[in-house]
Amino acid sequence: MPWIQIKLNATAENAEAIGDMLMEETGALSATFLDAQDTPVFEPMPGETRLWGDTDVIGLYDAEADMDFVLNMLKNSPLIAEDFAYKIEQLEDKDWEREWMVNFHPMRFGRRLWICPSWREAPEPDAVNVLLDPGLAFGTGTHPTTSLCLEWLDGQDLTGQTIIDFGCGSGILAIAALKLGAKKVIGIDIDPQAIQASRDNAERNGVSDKLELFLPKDQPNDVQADVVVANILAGPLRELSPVIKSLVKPGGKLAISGVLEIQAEDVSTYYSDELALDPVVARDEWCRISGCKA
Ligand SMILES: C[S@@+](CC[C@H](N)C(=O)[O-])C[C@H]1O[C@@H](n2cnc3c(N)ncnc32)[C@H](O)[C@@H]1O
Repeated sequence: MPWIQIKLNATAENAEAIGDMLMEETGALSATFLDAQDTPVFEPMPGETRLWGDTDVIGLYDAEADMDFVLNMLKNSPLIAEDFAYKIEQLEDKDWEREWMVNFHPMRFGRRLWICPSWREAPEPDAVNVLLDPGLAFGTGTHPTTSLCLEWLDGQDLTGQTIIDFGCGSGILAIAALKLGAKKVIGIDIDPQAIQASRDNAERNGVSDKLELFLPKDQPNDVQADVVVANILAGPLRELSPVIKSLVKPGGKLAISGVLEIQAEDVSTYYSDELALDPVVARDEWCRISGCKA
């Protein structure tokens, strides 16, 4: 069945409201957001600040939709400037829930590591390539917190190490660690869809035998790892700091992200009692806190 899409320019401030309006008032089947680099952007997590730059909003309609009606609604909407630019296109049948994939390209992190959408060719076949389809989970590498963690992992010697990925999402960090030489990774997430996405991605990368996945209620007791990564938010990182610190072996390393730069000092105080912390590394208002346990 063919489809019609309308693409219009928005800003970080009004993109979500326009997306909602397309869905709720004009009958769009989905609304997708692309940033200035045409990279798909995801809904921020609760408590996150929206950091998108100029954004395109794409509304998808079935082929029978009355696009004159849609345009009329848009022209009369207080959200949109009268002379707004738009493009309407007829599309072939595709899996539109996942149309944003078209714009997800291979990305390099650090020296060796590439995250490659599973439906594209790896640009450097001899590099450390992680083939990824995030499915419905968070973690493509496009978010600064994920990229800060990927770069940190790339900078470690993970050969033969055990890793815990606390809040594994798509499994991106867990699988990157395995591809960088880790012996075994335990991935933990509260979201069953994240567990499924991590499992699928591990299979895609031929590392499922080295990745154990758990919901927090099922996670093994008294487990410790050489390296722990936790890209969750400042709130849970504070609240769960005793648990997260206890997961790091003596002499082991920890990297946490999901923390805004302005929260770094406060969040660090929850970890500095047991870890010698490195300088905070920041990107686009987000940061990474890392350190070594005594
Ligand atoms: C920002 S995503 C990170 C995904 C991936 N690790 C990355 O770096 O892109 C955070 C993930 O942590 C999970 N999460 C949030 N709170 C959690 C908790 N208390 N315990 C375990 N997982 C949690 C969420 O479901 C989500 O998949």
